[in-house]
Amino acid sequence: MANTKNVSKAVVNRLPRYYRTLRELADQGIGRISSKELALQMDLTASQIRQDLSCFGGFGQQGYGYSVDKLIVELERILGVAGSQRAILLGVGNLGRALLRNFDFSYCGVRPIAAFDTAQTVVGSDFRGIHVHALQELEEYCERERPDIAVLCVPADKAMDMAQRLVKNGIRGIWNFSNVSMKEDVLGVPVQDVHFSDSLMTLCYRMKDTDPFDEINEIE
Ligand SMILES: NC(=O)c1ccc[n+]([C@@H]2O[C@H](COP(=O)([O-])OP(=O)(O)OC[C@H]3O[C@@H](n4cnc5c(N)ncnc54)[C@H](O)[C@@H]3O)[C@@H](O)[C@H]2O)c1
Repeated sequence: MANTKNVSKAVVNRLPRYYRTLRELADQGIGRISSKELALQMDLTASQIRQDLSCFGGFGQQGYGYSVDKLIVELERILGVAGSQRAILLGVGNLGRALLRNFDFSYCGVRPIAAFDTAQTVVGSDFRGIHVHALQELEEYCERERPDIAVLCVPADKAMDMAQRLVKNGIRGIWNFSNVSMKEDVLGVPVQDVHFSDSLMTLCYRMKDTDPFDEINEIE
């Protein structure tokens, strides 16, 4: 297998999009695709795709393209979503509830197994079968169930303490929604910060120079 240690962050960031596109192709019953066709679907170039996938060993055949199903399996292995990672969620407020109720964790090979909160109003309730425990139960629960991932939806001022406590309890990765940037070298585990605002601001930036009235004036 290719050495993947030096694969650039840009390539790694593109992998989920490859995976998503391939799953959509599989859903449409497409079994094989050339790098040229895949490039069209993804708004990339064929050579970019060949270059990206060659970091992990290639997987295509000259003149034959990629087997969609095989590439999905390879990407699941590369992304580490093939096995079932077990997740706990901290902070069952507006955002935590929305995730528990609506987000398809299984698409990423992740299985939520429990949630924790400090508020008596929510402790003891269930969301799509996920039980909300009192935060005091965290240590004992982690020792017994050994969850891999923590989904952090607590208020910003609680986030860093919670992250450190989770790592002490064996959590190996944090999906951090708390609007506080976390340093991986301080925590010692991978952290993925999620900011909806980044995505919305990027949209606003890209719309900045496209005033629809300009086009209308040009037509008139
Ligand atoms: N990343 C994003 O794009 C994004 C979007 C919305 C909200 N947020 C952030 O997500 C967090 C949650 O937002 P919300 O609207 O759900 O807030 P909320 O107040 O509705 O929910 C917070 C929940 O955390 C619980 N809590 C407090 N301290 C805790 C602790 N130590 N351990 C476990 N639970 C604890 C509270 O009891 C409450 O149920 C905030 O930090 C907010 O800024 C981020």
